[in-house]
Amino acid sequence: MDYFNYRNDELFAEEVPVTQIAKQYGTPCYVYSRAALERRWRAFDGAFGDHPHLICYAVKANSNIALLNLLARLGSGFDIVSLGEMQRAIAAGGAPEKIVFSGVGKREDEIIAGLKAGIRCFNIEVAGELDRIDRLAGQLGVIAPVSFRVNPNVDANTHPYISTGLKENKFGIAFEQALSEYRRAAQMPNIRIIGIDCHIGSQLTDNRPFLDALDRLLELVTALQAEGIELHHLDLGGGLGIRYKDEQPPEPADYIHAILQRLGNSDLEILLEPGRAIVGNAGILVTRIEYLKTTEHKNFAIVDAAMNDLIRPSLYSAWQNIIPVQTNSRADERTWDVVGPVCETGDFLGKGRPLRLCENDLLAIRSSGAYGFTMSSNYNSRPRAAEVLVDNDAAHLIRERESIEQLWTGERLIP
Ligand SMILES: Cc1ncc(COP(=O)(O)O)c(C=O)c1O
Ligand SMILES: N[C@@H](CCCC[NH3+])C(=O)O
Repeated sequence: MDYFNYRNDELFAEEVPVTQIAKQYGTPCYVYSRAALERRWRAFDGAFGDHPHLICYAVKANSNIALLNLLARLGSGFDIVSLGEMQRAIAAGGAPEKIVFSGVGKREDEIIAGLKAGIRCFNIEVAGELDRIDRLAGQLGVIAPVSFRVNPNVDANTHPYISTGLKENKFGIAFEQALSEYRRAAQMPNIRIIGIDCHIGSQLTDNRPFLDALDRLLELVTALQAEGIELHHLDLGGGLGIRYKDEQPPEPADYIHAILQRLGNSDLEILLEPGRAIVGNAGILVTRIEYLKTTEHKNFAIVDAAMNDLIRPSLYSAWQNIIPVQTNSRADERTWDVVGPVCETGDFLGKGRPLRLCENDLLAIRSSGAYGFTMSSNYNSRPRAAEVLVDNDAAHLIRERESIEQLWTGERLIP
């Protein structure tokens, strides 16, 4: 069996039989490592020692039910942003009392489902949401546990599309409004205030913005205490970055120690909502080269994965490492744009990559475990890729490649 050795990768250290997986399940195909996933989750959980905490993995990063199930078995909580994510987390064995519900646009049916399931907390992001939750909880005869997602107005220093904690962003309750919303909530018959929350952005590579946000939240905690409103938890959201190229984000342990230090002797329970930092480097996207096209101006490696499978390069100009699976190529090195078959000039997975390539070779696009499959689409009527989980020597198919028929079932002709 042809093994692909990832030993140089800090997180994907296992030997993964990529060639065999590609043959068996076809390409493009996402491949994840159970060991890497669990190692990262434990790095977060373990760093808290005996300080009360809950790691609520952000389901949006990768919502495959087998992965959620592995995390649920470790005792993970889940951060969800839709009813679909709630159903996935619960179907995967996630405990409702460990689910926090974020998101700026929660619909009535989503709130009702969350209340009926008995989730841990609604992270409220809009004043109107508080009134809606109070009313719906009253109708159901339950008390809704809530926290406010406060927008602390700190610069996360990340890509503008994934920065969420500035006052011009749509997320959270403005810092200046937070106290009055807490006061309003404290008067409501069907609301129980339990926490405070923020999430300032994604792919942060420095502790500083997190600590600035924490300071602002702690200011509010103190102000609330003075008014007799006691909080049980503080949720600092997700956002810790990973290494795609040469970034050097803090390790979870350093990040958490910095948080605990800043907390001093407060016994507030700390919740975190990491997504990318748990699963990002636990996955690769495997693709096959269909054609090599060399022109006077450019060399294109046309592969069978495309922007519909992995949109990060097209959407954020994100750089992800692309490496050949077989390392014994005799081809000359050239500079390649690695592109997909989709009819968009923006359909690329990497540009200007020096590689030795032959048609039919397999390539691995690294760091694809987060926001890879979950952001994929059927654009150009392309079926979604298969997902495979490697657990020691065994490769388990955890989601079949979509069939062409599945792409149009549900559409109806008008008689
Ligand atoms: C509310 C919330 N929590 C958690 C996350 C997870 O972020 P990340 O994958 O960067 O850890 C996100 C996405 O940015 C989010 O919007
Ligand atoms: N999807 C983004 C991150 C957004 C996080 C969602 N709040 C990415 O791939 O980097």
